[in-house]
Amino acid sequence: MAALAIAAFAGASQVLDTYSMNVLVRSLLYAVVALTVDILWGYLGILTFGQSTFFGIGAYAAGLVFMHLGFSPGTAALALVAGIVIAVVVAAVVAWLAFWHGASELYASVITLVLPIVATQVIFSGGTWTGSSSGLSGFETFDLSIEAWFVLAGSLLAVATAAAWVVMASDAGRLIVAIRENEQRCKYLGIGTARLKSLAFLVSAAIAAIAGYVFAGYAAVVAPELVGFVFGTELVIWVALGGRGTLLGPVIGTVLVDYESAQLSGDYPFVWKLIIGLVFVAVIVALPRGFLPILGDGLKRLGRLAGLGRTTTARTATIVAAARRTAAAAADDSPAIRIRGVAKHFGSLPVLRGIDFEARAGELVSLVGPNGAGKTTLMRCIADGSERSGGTIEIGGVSIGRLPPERCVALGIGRKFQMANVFDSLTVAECLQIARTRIDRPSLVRRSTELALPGPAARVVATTGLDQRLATPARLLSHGQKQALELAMVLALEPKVLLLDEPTAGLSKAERMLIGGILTDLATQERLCILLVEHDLDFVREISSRVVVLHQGRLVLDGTVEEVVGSETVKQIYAGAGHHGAPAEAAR
Ligand SMILES: Nc1ncnc2c1ncn2[C@@H]1O[C@H](COP(=O)(O)OP(=O)(O)OP(=O)(O)O)[C@@H](O)[C@H]1O
Repeated sequence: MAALAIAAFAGASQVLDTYSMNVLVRSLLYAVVALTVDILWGYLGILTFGQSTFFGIGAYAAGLVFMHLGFSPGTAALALVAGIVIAVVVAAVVAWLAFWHGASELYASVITLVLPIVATQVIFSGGTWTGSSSGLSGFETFDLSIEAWFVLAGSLLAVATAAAWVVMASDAGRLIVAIRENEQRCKYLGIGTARLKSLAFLVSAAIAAIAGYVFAGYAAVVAPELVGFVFGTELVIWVALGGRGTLLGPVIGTVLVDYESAQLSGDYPFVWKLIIGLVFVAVIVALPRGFLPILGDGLKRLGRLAGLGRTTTARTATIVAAARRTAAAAADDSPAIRIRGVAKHFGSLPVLRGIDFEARAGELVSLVGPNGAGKTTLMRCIADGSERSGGTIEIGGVSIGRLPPERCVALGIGRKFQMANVFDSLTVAECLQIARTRIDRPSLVRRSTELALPGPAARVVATTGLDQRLATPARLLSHGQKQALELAMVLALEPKVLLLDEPTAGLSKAERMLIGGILTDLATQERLCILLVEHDLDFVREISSRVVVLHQGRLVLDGTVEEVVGSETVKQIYAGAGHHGAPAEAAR
């Protein structure tokens, strides 16, 4: 398709007039930058206003080098490399600020909004060297005909769009959608989302810089507007108009709007901005998803009316057994998890104090206690090294230190959340494939049709009937099936220590029994160490090998089910808390 598009551009260059081609070269290069905005915003959820700056960096690299060092094949190569390197370095700084552990989604938008303002000021303060507010012009550049520039710009756009298309249709594209939809779940599946978002940001910056370099070579003029915040915002508007998250929409939207703007500014010099503004407002109000999705829906409807409905079956993956990995230190009898003096406080409020306990492979330890005892907080401290205020936690003898969740997963922790936490828009098979990302590296160019699952995950999928629903979007599953899917996703990580926060909440009796059977098998047969927060004490009694009782942030009892159920302390705690379903009641 890219080759066809390039051939079409070559054909068009023979029939279009010079004026149209002049305008279209600029529009096509702007569309390349809009494509990068679409990937960052439409696919990854990073609303960026700063792509203009990377375009401007590429353009100014060419302008400055050609102006001050003259034009030659050597300086042309130098300018291209310099533009890309500077854009990538600036993007790396922005990405570090925007995506570091703990940064909110708003950071990226605010920082990319500030970036063009800072870049414009830098150009203004460059004096005659940067041309200040007038920019640089009159430098020698490539001696190409307008037809050649048109085909070059069109080819760049065709290649960039095709590459984006291939990536978005690959395993990596599915991962990008998962990060946008549920970044927290991705992190707890061991996926370094900040690193991946930074990588996408750097690649987008480099592509924008290349487009800027070609623009400067063609126009032989660079101006501060190219790096500015107005252009950065226009790119976002063009993407919204075309239909973000559609690749072709933003490309077509940018070319149409920029080309039409050029026409209107010639025909109606005093009111053209008003006309464009009104069209923007009308489209955003009437078509919030942009042009292309509406056009696509209309074409599908027409196709159905004409009896051309497609009868393709949804592509689904086949489950295969994951290659067995040699279990490190399998013979070692050291605790799977060791917790020493763990404390957590929120401001001056202590929530956990001096928690000490250990659990070994094959144990199923239930954490019980009244509401607010600190059970979920303890789970959080185990799964994220930055959560606790004091103490140490070791997994398989290795301290988690201050590691973020994705690095804790690499040490062998798998966490299932209280509310089923899956990727609603992805199918069951895709959710499980995302869960395997850390182990089975996703391809950048193809979509895998195999779903490699380790034995425990495959058994959960089979016993809960999820294997019959692999092509079903997760949002259409029942509550119980979602819980089972999340459990299978966590097991797909091949963890050593499994953290489960109320896995039976909201499940029917039959579903509870099913999950209970699965968990005991996982502990006894697969030798997993399972820590379970649970309120249903009948369930706890049936499946646990040990029970740990938390009360007001302290560990008050650690013993067998019988010891805990018969304990006076526990009866008093629950009687005091007025907790429904206390061990005392359960013991009766
Ligand atoms: N982000 C927070 N800021 C302030 N206090 C918090 C925060 N998160 C939890 N807490 C407090 O910490 C205490 C322990 O909460 P936690 O959720 O760990 O209890 P729990 O034992 O899991 O309770 P439940 O059984 O109701 O889930 C509670 O008093 C809660 O209000």
